[in-house]
Amino acid sequence: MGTVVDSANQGAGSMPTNKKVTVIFVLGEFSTSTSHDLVLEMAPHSGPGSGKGTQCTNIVENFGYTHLSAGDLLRAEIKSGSENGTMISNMIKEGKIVPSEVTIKLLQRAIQENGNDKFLIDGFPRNEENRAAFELVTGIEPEFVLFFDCPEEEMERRLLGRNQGREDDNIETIRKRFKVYMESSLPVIEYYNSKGKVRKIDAAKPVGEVFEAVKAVFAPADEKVKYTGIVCILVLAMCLQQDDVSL
Ligand SMILES: Nc1ncnc2c1ncn2[C@@H]1O[C@H](COP(=O)(O)OP(=O)(O)O)[C@@H](O)[C@H]1O
Ligand SMILES: Nc1ccn([C@@H]2O[C@H](COP(=O)(O)OP(=O)(O)O)[C@@H](O)[C@H]2O)c(=O)n1
Ligand SMILES: [Mg+2]
Repeated sequence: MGTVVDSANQGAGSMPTNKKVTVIFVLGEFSTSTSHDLVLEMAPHSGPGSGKGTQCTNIVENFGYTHLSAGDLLRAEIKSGSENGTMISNMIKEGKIVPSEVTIKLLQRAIQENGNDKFLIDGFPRNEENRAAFELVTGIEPEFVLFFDCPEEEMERRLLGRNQGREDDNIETIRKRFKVYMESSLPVIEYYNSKGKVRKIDAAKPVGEVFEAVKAVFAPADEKVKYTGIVCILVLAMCLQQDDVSL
């Protein structure tokens, strides 16, 4: 849970808009250069093309979250003709991570403008700067991190067959993106793993099977809310009954 403060609304005379939100980060990247158990276990695998976007669509339909893809927001920013457009476009073509302040501003605005209070943030945080700056600016800690684990050859095959006209889905940029993930994302995964927040999913299977594993992660949280509600109603009913008896 966390509260987003809309910095655009903090000018003289206007009240900041505070919004309590639940956030789940959706990632799929890691490195080989560590002795950490979790990361060693994932060592032969890597990140883009692991099916983050595909599974986020399923989660939205089944669990009522809003999907915010950092990559989609950055691509929309390029299309909008923003002053940052050329810089973002060049970074994406090179597979590099766009400065956090740009991406966080886009995420914050998307959260503020949306009526929902449950968000899947896909492809973010992609490095330690992303992670630390988001926490500092928004005060939001994710409920957990959904981590899609897929062999690198499979991801490469998927990206090359994605056919969305993306300028970074070519073999040269894909290799650069894999390298950037290996170098930049490990501390983020380690950080959340040390907090017990990583939920790892085997993403090499067909879409439907991957979603079965995703459901198992989300369903218990839903059940807990339902169960707590039922217990509250029962306790209330018992209290009311006791009041009736004593009258
Ligand atoms: N489990 C899967 N099996 C086979 N292809 C998949 C699977 N999940 C996604 N894809 C396909 O792989 C490509 C990349 O998926 P996408 O969801 O865009 O990944 P990401 O957001 O992690 O880069 C898309 O063309 C998608 O249709
Ligand atoms: N937090 C982020 C997310 C994406 N990006 C940029 O956007 C590109 C595409 O990200 P994406 O999440 O859409 O890519 P996929 O993992 O879905 O293939 C990345 O390679 C980065 O160049 C970024 O700079 N910072
Ligand atoms: Mg994606």
